Amino acid sequence: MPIKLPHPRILLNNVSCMRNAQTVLRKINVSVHDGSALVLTGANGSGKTTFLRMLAGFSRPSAGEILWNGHDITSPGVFQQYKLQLNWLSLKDAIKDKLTVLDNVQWFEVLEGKCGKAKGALELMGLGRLVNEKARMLSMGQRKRLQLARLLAIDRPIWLLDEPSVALDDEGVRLLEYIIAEHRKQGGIVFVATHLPIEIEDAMSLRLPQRFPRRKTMVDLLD
Ligand SMILES: Nc1ncnc2c1ncn2[C@@H]1O[C@H](COP(=O)(O)OP(=O)(O)OP(=O)(O)O)[C@@H](O)[C@H]1O
Repeated sequence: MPIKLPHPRILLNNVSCMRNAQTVLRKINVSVHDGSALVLTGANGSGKTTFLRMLAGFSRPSAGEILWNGHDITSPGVFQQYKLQLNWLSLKDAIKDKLTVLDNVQWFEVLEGKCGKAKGALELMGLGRLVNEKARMLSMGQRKRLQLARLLAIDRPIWLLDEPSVALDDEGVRLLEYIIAEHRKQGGIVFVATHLPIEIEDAMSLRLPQRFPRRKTMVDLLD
């Protein structure tokens, strides 16, 4: 008897996406199961952030469909439930400088109707000694660690990570790799757009094609 594979948690079925009246993503097909990771790479402007925005529901596919548990995420009833599965990390960190480091995580927990994980998450990310400092005191890498602590505290199953390792030192990158691996062990799904190498075991990878031939730069002209 043939083995019946489970339906993917998320399925991108021939998906295209336009931005500014131009097709940025063209006919993408991806099946994502619980515990999987997809790493998106490609040149500047190739569409990595657009891909994540589309998964987050900020941009709609111009063709094809994105299915979650077999349902189109753009249907209003489905989207309300689907968006509660998502945890988004981007270069805009939404950190409130006047609040303490701890409050910056607990505030998100409160919005989520959760509590109790903020301190442990900050400790894991190496910010334990800074919990009572104002967030404006943090360096760039420490701000990124705070964002990652939020992911852990809020604890939603689907992570959409846009350049998560930017500004992290080597130890920070190892921690990032560790929390991604742990999240996947619990059945979580991780999408990562990155220019920097991140070690993610058995990850699927999608390299988006460059959209335009590279223009001549000043260096070419001097040559
Ligand atoms: N706010 C916007 N409005 C309209 N078009 C946009 C906007 N942001 C980006 N685009 C277009 O979408 C294309 C893809 O951009 P996107 O940010 O997805 O690329 P990326 O692969 O994430 O790039 P990078 O490596 O620079 O972060 C860009 O070429 C740009 O023309």
